[in-house]
Amino acid sequence: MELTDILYEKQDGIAKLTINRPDRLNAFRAQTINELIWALRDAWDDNRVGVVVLTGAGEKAFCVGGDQKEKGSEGGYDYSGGLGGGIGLEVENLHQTIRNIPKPVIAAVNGYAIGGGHVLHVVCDLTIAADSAKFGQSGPKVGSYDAGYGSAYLARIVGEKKAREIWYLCEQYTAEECKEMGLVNKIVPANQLQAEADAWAKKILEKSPTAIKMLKYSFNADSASIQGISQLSMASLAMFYNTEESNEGKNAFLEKRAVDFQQFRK
Ligand SMILES: CC(C)(COP(=O)(O)OP(=O)(O)OC[C@H]1O[C@@H](n2cnc3c(N)ncnc32)[C@H](O)[C@@H]1OP(=O)(O)O)[C@@H](O)C(=O)NCCC(=O)NCCSC(=O)CCC(=O)c1ccccc1C(=O)O
Repeated sequence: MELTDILYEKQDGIAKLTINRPDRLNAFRAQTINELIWALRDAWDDNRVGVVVLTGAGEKAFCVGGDQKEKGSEGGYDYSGGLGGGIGLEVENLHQTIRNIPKPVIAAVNGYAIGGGHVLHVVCDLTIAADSAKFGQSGPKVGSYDAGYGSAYLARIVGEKKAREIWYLCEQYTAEECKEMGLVNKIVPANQLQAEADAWAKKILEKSPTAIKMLKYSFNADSASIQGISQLSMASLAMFYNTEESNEGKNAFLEKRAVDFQQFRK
């Protein structure tokens, strides 16, 4: 596959996927998601690979979710294929691939992890963050949501009350705050992030691959029912994206103006 939106390299048992759209703060579009799924499947298929590291290009962002500039006039992302579940993005498939690949996926969060970009690190097995990283959900500000892994699995990690706060208020949290919530495993200075992710990967590579695989499957089993919630969430999102309410959120962001959701509270 010709890669335009991500960088993909494999070295010493580590597959590194870098979302490479820094001019859009590594926001993803349909092509980005498809490339991530392709690279994960390649890493899955390659028996020399034992660990995957997911990160973002540049110093500012890990990923800030769906590319709002790629949304069409009818709300959904600018891709009409059926695999995207109606929203135009195979996000649900991406989440499931991160969970199903029988090798740990480490998120190396180098900056903003916002919206769908935040959900990406949430579904990864481990998160290592730069001390400068910022985390948060933003869907309700821009007429969107991820009510699958983004809410239900997040709540398992940080607890119901905190997960509700994160989604209802859409504020940003520091790496330190996220570590206290159990959402981040380790914080390092930004210039040591990739080396630290590699060091964690190397420690995992010293372990029994079968034991690691079975443990990942076991951890997954307990939250597997969230896949069904995720399907419902994405299917409902496809319908929501076609509403004036959702479009108001997207348009306000793109026009850099205050959003007016009050008109929809009738
Ligand atoms: C990330 C910010 C907080 C950064 O703020 P700041 O440092 O002030 O920089 P800005 O000047 O705002 O941004 C710089 C530059 O980048 C552009 N940009 C930023 N975010 C996006 C984006 N998501 N898409 C496209 N472009 C983006 C911005 O316009 C600027 O460019 P200019 O040319 O200078 O104008 C802040 O930028 C921010 O809040 N961004 C929006 C983040 C966002 O709302 N993301 C989508 C959230 S949707 C969601 O959370 C739930 C849905 C979900 O998870 C999901 C599920 C299934 C499919 C898709 C999604 C999804 O994520 O959409």
